[in-house]
Amino acid sequence: MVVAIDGPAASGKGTLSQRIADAFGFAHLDTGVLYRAVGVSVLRAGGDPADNTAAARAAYELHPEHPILQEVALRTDEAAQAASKVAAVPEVRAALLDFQRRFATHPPGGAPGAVLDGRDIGTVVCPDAQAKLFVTASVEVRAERRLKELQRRGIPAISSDVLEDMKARDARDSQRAVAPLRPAVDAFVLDTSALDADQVFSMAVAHIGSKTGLKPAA
Ligand SMILES: Nc1ncnc2c1ncn2[C@@H]1O[C@H](COP(=O)(O)OP(=O)(O)OP(=O)(O)O)[C@@H](O)[C@H]1O
Ligand SMILES: Nc1ccn([C@@H]2O[C@H](COP(=O)(O)O)[C@@H](O)[C@H]2O)c(=O)n1
Repeated sequence: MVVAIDGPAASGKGTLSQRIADAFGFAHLDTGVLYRAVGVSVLRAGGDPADNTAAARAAYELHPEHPILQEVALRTDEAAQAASKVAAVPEVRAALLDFQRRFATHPPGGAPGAVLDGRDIGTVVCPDAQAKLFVTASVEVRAERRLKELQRRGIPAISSDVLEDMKARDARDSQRAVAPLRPAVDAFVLDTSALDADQVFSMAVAHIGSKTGLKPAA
């Protein structure tokens, strides 16, 4: 059983995916972490994330037990911007495909299903997923959510910079030639601009139930 959850930055797809995974006893893979790890690896090697050769090399070196995948450094805006540059390189996407598909078909810990969140899960990575959601919100709402998150974590940030960075990342992610950010034709599009996380969770559970017949445990 695979649940695919896609959407732009700070739309709430990671929060939703973890809750869905917990509720159904599924394993969760935040695929953005893989692209962030590749971007950070390139930066650390002194390279340019937009350089195809450097990005592809870093992607082929990544494996599920690589320690970089656990680093908090992946959560920075610098890592996010580098991720969206390496993500436009076709060889990088190809190198990360097996990793993601293997997680979907063989969820760790013998879990009965997997939730993958990203940009192209429903369109490219798992086109046969039993349930697909595309979680979105206006760019202003998403920037506000990210700003509050940064403030909560004690990271100084300027509202206008967060908004501009998000617009730049949205543009790169949706305009790239390979696997651009867009809803799968059979995805349930959930605009969360005016919904809190509990409302989003309830709507997602109802959609997954309608597609699979599954109900969350307890
Ligand atoms: N429905 C919601 N209403 C308000 N805030 C939300 C909602 N969903 C998530 N959030 C908050 O918004 C922020 C971004 O959420 P989250 O990290 O889940 O987004 P994301 O789409 O996974 O982002 P990214 O792609 O950058 O990893 C978090 O601080 C989260 O707590
Ligand atoms: N399936 C995916 C997942 C992510 N990306 C790229 O990585 C960047 C960071 O992702 P977050 O989910 O952690 O924000 C994102 O901006 C994309 O460029 C991707 O291409 N495909």
